[in-house]
Amino acid sequence: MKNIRNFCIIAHIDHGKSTLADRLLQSTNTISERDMMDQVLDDMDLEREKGITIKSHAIQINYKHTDNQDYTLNLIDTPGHVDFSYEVSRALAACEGALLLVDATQGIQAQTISNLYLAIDNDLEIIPVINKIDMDGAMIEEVKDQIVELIGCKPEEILLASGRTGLGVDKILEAIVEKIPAPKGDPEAPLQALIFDSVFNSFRGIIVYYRILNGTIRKGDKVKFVSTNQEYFADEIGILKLKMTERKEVSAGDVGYIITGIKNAKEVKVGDTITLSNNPTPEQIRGFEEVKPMVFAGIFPVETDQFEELRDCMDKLQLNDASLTYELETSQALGFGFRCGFLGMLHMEIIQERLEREFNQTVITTVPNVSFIAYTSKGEKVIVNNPTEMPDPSRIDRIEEPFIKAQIITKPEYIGNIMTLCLGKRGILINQSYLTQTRVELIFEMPLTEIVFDFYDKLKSQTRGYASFDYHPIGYREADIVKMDILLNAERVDALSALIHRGRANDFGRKLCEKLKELLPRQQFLIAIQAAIGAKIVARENISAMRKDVTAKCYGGDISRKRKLLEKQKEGKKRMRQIGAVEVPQEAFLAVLKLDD
Ligand SMILES: Nc1nc2c(ncn2[C@@H]2O[C@H](COP(=O)(O)OP(=O)(O)OP(=O)(O)O)[C@@H](O)[C@H]2O)c(=O)[nH]1
Repeated sequence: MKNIRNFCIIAHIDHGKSTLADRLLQSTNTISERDMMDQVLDDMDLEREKGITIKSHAIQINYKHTDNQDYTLNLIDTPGHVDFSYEVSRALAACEGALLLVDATQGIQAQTISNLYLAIDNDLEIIPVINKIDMDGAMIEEVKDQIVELIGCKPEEILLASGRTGLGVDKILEAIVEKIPAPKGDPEAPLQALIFDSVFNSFRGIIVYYRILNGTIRKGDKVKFVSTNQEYFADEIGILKLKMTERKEVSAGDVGYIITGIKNAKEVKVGDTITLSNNPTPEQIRGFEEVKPMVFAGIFPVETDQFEELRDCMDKLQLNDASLTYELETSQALGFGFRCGFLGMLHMEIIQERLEREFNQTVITTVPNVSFIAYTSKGEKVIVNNPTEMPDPSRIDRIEEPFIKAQIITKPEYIGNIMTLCLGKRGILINQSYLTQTRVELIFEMPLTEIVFDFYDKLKSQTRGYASFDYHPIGYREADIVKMDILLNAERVDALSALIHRGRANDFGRKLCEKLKELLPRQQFLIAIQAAIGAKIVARENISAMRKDVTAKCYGGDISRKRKLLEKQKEGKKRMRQIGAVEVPQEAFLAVLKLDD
């Protein structure tokens, strides 16, 4: 065990984690030149395309150190986006050390800091690395100062590297062996293995990745997952080279995989402890949490008769993404669909894209909202994941909404803009501190619902991209939330309802009506668009009548041409939804996301 090192790389998004990981694999010949594709660890198509790591993976590296001994280095790759921070934290818990990677042109960013805190929480040895030093804009000295300030190390302890050229990779490997402690643990003790990830394989079922803290797991053992209390047989176990490599046993200190024939990702919870049925560990590994979805939205098939097909796809998608939740939803406007829960907005985008790409489903996604809690005057507690679930205002005693702690790192010249933006979103400034002269950290407490819509985009445009952002939920607080309905020719469109803070409701209603006026095609009769809170109309727009005759161009008697045009029009209409007499195009259901100021 003394020659094992378990480590991960933590960094802000795009600071070059995957590229550096590739270099580590290449320089240790873990992977041959021929197999080398850029970013081998990002093996989902979508990951590669978006250039982000969505799920963490692990890989074993064999390395001969300058002391001439052979070492086994287990590299655990972690996702870089805030939506997946729980996964990061569990991957970190499986390591003894972390490379803290900072882009030399960017310096310390929000997720550098939040990931660092997660690593410190897990007692990891930190090896600071400045990456991308090959780039023209590299500010090595300045970034060194920032790192020294942040973690209190000596400047000479900071390694310099370039994932692009491979510069500094040798020094990193040496530091991993010399600085990161070998794992502790007793191979003879009752089994205690931490699940830090799982993947779905259509032939083998769910493959679970774990790090063994204590004990030994052998092929054929009967194992138990502590939090679900389910038992399985270890059909196959092994370690993770570039491919899975089967072994008879895996012991304390090591990282490995287990296949038990589990078909549903829900049975496998990241952070859970695996133990042996006949000799269970008395303690679960600390830090296990059920991940809760933060953002909810409806997903509906474009054609109502494609509902069954969509259900099938959702089932399959959930098999390999346990953090996706969904339940049946019926909407008068959109028919049968699902109310889905996501970890955050990026997660929602990923699910939508996977449905379209991997499953060939065209879907309508409705306005996302957070999960509110309504307390009725009778003392009942109602979880509201959908505007239609909000009890009638006359029955409500109070409503609570989720709050987050937001951390923003920026340049001093943008403080003003950020303050205006965050205070306008009901943020409360908690702290402002200078990390260095050119870098300031702002901490706000804010309602999550204000982040859901367009916060990222606004933050970016207000700071010309010089701001990084991270957040963590900090519980629920009382809020004055109202339900805003949209009526088209006096008919309520349930899929367009939104839950919104009362102070912003009128303004929001007016803008939404204006936006819908742009998005709805003119029809042969007048359309009234109204926004209402309860029975009170707060805004109205009209779309005047027009007669659209697509065959008008075809004077003369060419009937087949006329028919073709009518066919074409019918195709276009498929993406439309009939609300009463009004036809509503798909974009309109997401109009809320496109409101300008
Ligand atoms: N010039 C230069 N570019 C680099 C270097 N390392 C990474 N890059 C580029 O920076 C971009 C981001 O690199 P990635 O390795 O995908 O970053 P990441 O941190 O893994 O990103 P996430 O997985 O999304 O967190 C890519 O375009 C890389 O080609 C480097 O050392 N020098």
